[in-house]
Amino acid sequence: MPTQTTMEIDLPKRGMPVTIITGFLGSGKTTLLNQILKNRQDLKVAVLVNEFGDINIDSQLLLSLDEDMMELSNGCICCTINDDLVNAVYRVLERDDRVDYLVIETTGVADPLPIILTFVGSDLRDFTRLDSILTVVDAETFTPEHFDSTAAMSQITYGDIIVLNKTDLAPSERVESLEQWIRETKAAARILKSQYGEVPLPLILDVEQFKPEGYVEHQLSPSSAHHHDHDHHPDHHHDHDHPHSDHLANDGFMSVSFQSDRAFSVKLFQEFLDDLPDTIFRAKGILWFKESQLKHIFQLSGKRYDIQTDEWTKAPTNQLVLIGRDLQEDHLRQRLAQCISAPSNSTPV
Ligand SMILES: Nc1nc2c(ncn2[C@@H]2O[C@H](COP(=O)(O)OP(=O)(O)OP(=O)(O)O)[C@@H](O)[C@H]2O)c(=O)[nH]1
Repeated sequence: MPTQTTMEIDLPKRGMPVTIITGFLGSGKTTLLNQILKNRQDLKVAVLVNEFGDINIDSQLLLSLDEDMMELSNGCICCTINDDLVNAVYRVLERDDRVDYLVIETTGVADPLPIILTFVGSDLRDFTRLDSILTVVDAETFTPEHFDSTAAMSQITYGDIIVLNKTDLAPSERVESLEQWIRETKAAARILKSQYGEVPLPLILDVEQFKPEGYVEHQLSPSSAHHHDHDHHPDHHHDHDHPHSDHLANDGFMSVSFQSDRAFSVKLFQEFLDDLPDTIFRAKGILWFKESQLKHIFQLSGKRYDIQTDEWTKAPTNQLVLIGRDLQEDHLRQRLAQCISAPSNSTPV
């Protein structure tokens, strides 16, 4: 029996299980992550959120998570053996606190392959165990041609678990035919159906659905994953201010962010929504209206939008991210700036 206790060796935790949640814009990834956090019981879950856009909205919408259990990365994690991702995972591994599980939420336009290859092709392989790639699918809007998006197809191709979400919004025949198509496309995947990401955790966490063998071939020729132009671009330094608008890796999608510490007028914002360009596919934000003392959480996905209210826990601001293709950035910003209500002496109700 070892008696030497004076020397403590501080090794990173080994073999930490990792689940990667992927899925197209607005399919319900953050909602599912919230279900995991709500039902995790004693499991110490760390999350790594990779957001598309310059403002971290998702992280503000995550429930019951101690601040120190969250890592953020706004950088692009689409490149193979990506430093941003590797470093963020190491920060989790090196925590003093116990961490049992790591869940990574990718952006809706991320191809999961380079992320998988980062895990199987770097030192992370020795410290983590990829448990599954979980793909959330919006049962109402998903089609196999999904927005001409390579990422959306890749998310199905590499999904070990596919959660057909939003079944409340889709007729049952649609859900069935989609399930059939997924079965034909990805025979080995575990398919689950859900509303608001409600799936039993034992079916999605620590299920050992990821099979690294299939990726060895890619690993031997990492260049096969470098189908994004910017990987080879000498000027590209993963600049966090880079809006990613001309980014092939994002499948032609771009994001426009807007922030202001002045309140919107409800009426003017409603007019903005009524006249929203149909090139905007997704929007999310935390909104402050002159007419209300509550925080408004705004979500738009496809043609649907929804606004929920909550109490402010910090000083009110407006933070909004718009995501789509061919967006006229300046014009959108200008129109949002016009939603700011003119200063008045009236007190909020
Ligand atoms: N009706 C319905 N709405 C849902 C369901 N799941 C999620 N939503 C709503 O869909 C919107 C988008 O959900 P999110 O969880 O933010 O989607 P996401 O995949 O994280 O979005 P991005 O990270 O922007 O790609 C939110 O308004 C959710 O409340 C569901 O099963 N049914």
